[in-house]
Amino acid sequence: MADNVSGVEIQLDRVTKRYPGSREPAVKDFTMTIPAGKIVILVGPSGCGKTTTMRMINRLIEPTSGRITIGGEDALELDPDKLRRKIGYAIQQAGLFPHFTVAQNIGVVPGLLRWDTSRIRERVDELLDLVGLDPAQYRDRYPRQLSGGQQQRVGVARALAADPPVLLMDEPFGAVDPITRGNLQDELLRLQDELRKTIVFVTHDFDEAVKLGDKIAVLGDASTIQQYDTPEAILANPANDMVAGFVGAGASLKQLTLLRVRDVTYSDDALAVVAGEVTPQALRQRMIEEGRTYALVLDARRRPLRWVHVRDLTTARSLTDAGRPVGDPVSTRSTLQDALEAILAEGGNAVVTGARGEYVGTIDITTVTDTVRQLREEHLDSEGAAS
Ligand SMILES: Nc1ncnc2c1ncn2[C@@H]1O[C@H](COP(=O)(O)OP(=O)(O)OP(=O)(O)O)[C@@H](O)[C@H]1O
Repeated sequence: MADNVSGVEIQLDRVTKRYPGSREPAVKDFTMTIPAGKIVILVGPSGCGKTTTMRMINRLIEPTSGRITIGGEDALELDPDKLRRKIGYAIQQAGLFPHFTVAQNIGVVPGLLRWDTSRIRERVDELLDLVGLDPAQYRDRYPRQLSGGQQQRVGVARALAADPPVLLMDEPFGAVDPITRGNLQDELLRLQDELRKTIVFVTHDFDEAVKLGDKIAVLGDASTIQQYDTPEAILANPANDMVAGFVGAGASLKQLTLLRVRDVTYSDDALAVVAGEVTPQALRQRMIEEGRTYALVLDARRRPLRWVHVRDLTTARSLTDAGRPVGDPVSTRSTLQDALEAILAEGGNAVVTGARGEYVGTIDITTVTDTVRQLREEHLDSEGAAS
């Protein structure tokens, strides 16, 4: 276990919520251990009790019965305001105060904790930076002057403000377009690599659950736990028909979101040359000698620029405008699903780049299909072993 975990374990023991006037409980006998420093996703159909379950953890909703401990402390014994300062909370559409600036929104909890002004100011800037917003540009704006994705980022920054060990996130990326949503998910994973909080995350998007969760709890009516396991295990062996329905078609495609480009063997034997270091004629000669049809042209910092076909070089004067531009590259941290999309968009090899955007290799459709085949075989083997 990594020693930089800042999160704490949460335990819910036979927690029940019965709303006044309702005959059936909204959450019934819910028992779960949420491990320290992990992301646990609650996923399930609308109205099954996800939000109620989550909001009992910070006591925005009081349980009717049961016990909740956070880092060993009895949450129901603590003063609710004190409890909530230790638990960050981010919700759909960010829930920012419209008449507060970005800085004032992020500074709410530190203000309640009576941090001095300069410490709050520093923390605000640090957090804006952390969530990818330039402090100078954004700290004095009002929420209405931000895009939906930027508002969500500020919402996450606000939840992290007082460095709480626990974060509750209720469909925090539900209201943004799919591309922004993908970016926000990537950023959350990047942040979590560093922060190691305990995060409880509600969504009804199973793909989001697979991408983000260390563990996923698939919930049915009244928050009954249908399956609570790693994404890999749920995709490979759904516990019952309800879970299978949630996993849906294309389970092998979804498994591609579990693997990163760095986990598979991609090729690094493309002919890659730096634009200023070789003439088109010399490159053409070399390609003919090596029997290569394509070469990849890089800029001075070894970032991919263009693909050139040997034919393009007969008349080309410069490598910076020969051939065609390289499409969106994938990084070694991208999921195989992202890689597949890039390969399809390129109509061939997608270029793989490292941390500074430099060329490190290429990936093609065969690598992806081989991986899917391998995953399927491993799954069949483990089923065979189990029966
Ligand atoms: N304040 C309330 N009073 C009475 N019933 C409520 C209240 N809040 C929620 N409920 C009921 O409790 C059940 C669970 O609601 P909850 O919001 O926890 O579900 P959910 O899984 O988060 O749903 P969704 O995905 O649609 O947000 C629902 O049947 C809902 O109608």
